[in-house]
Amino acid sequence: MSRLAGKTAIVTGSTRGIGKAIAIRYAREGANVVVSGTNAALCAEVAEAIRKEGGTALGVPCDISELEAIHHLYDRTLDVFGEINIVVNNAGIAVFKPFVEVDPETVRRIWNVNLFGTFFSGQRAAREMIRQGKGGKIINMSSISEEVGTANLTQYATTKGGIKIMTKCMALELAQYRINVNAIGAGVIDTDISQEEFAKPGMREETVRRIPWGRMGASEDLAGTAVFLAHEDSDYVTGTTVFVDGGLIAM
Ligand SMILES: NC(=O)C1=CN([C@@H]2O[C@H](COP(=O)(O)OP(=O)(O)OC[C@H]3O[C@@H](n4cnc5c(N)ncnc54)[C@H](O)[C@@H]3O)[C@@H](O)[C@H]2O)C=CC1
Ligand SMILES: C[C@H](O)[C@@H]1OC(=O)[C@H](O)[C@@H]1O
Repeated sequence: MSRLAGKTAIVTGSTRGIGKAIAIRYAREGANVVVSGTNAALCAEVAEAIRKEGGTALGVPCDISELEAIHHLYDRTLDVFGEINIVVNNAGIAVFKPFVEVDPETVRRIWNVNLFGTFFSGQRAAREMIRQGKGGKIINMSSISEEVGTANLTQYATTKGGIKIMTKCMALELAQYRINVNAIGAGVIDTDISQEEFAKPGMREETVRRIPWGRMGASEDLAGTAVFLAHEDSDYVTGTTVFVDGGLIAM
């Protein structure tokens, strides 16, 4: 299938986990994909793996919490592919800590990556898409945490609540340019982000027990929704969150 043929997509935080699965799937759907993350070697490695299976990919390291790095990511993408049509603001970090213990530096770091990074990557994406005059797709990675509280994740859930309203405000302003802005609300996905937490006795079993679908999500479970939100099939969908969570939010 090549539902994204002729499109260029930036996926932030795509050296592993959910972002990597989306980058690989986008390339299989024919998009030129920019693989990005803080580790330059991993960016090159994932891009090379995509090229090996016949896709088109470029690795560009970028710490999304740094404005200059964001601009470098977009400049490099434009140099190589000439256009930006799809941006997935996926890069994110989490630290599990009780609200009464978490320190300011940790909170600042999480907010800088998850909120500042999503905000200013989205801003540059919007500016380029407006300049190009062909519309575009911006997809922000959110979570069930934008909707439900989770103990020990206040510092993180706050960012997903912020991304929820950021997505709505952006969608309102950018609809006139035919730029769709949506979020994906991921449930509990089995990636590195929470392995430390799931290593605690009984935690994994207890988490799975609460998920109606009976298992945690895999990164690949997010890819189909990411394709839909990047494709013209979703042209009348904007300002909303699509939950991919095995039914967790329904509880
Ligand atoms: N795994 C889960 O259960 C859920 C994850 N999410 C969200 O999905 C997104 C991806 O998370 P996962 O794949 O699970 O985690 P992960 O830890 O496997 O991947 C995170 C990615 O973000 C990149 N990253 C981290 N800091 C960065 C920075 N400063 N600049 C650029 N890239 C940076 C990492 O290099 C990595 O590629 C995050 O936004 C996370 O909040 C949302 C809901 C559930
Ligand atoms: C980091 C958590 O394990 C993960 O992140 C989320 O957004 C989900 O709520 C999961 O709990």
